[in-house]
Amino acid sequence: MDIYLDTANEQEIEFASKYGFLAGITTNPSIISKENREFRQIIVDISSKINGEVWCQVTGETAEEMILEGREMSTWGKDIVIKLPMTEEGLSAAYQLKQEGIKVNMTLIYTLPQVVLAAKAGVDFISPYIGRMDDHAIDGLQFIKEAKEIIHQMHAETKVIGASIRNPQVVVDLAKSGADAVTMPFYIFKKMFASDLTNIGLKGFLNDWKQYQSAKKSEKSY
Ligand SMILES: O=C(CO)[C@@H](O)[C@H](O)[C@H](O)[C@H](O)COP(=O)(O)O
Repeated sequence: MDIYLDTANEQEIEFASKYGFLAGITTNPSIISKENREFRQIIVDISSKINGEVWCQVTGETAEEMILEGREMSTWGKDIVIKLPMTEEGLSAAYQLKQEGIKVNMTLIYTLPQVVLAAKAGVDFISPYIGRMDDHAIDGLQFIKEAKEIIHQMHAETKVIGASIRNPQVVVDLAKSGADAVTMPFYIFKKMFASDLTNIGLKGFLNDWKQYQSAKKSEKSY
């Protein structure tokens, strides 16, 4: 399962990039607006620093507007994925951008009929919003499994990326359920490391080692 970071924050991206496994960075208009910098410059900067995809979301409302934005954004870095809303206009823009060789993601996926259409249109990725589904009593993980099954049966190559992640256990469940990828906010990435037992265990090892070293030192001084 590929791992993406859902942020446009430079410090967060720098921290998570140290581990070498990030497939890329995903953004959306809410994430970009937190940075208080010019959109294009944010994407150009991220793209020059990471080795992976950078996902940019269009904000136009018609297919024509989305196509123009997507074309322009695709020149902002070496591996840009254009995010389009899963609407009639969005899917039509996705089809056109795909024809031009631009990678596309359908975002805001909430229903299985949407999955069928996106897979049929041959988009590269779809993003079901797990956390927001769960908020509305839709079983997000079950949705991912069914989306994968549909794509498999349709012989499509669309990848399923779990988005709107609210806790580390969902990341584990996504990995088990065969999701192709997950995108998580930085606070979840940090939480993935956390274990009191690891910290207590490590403290114990280091204390024992210190005691052993000082016992050896005092043996030598006799
Ligand atoms: O790339 C994507 C999805 O295509 C993500 O950036 C996606 O927009 C985000 O995961 C969600 O919007 C975050 O959702 P939430 O945590 O605000 O519920």
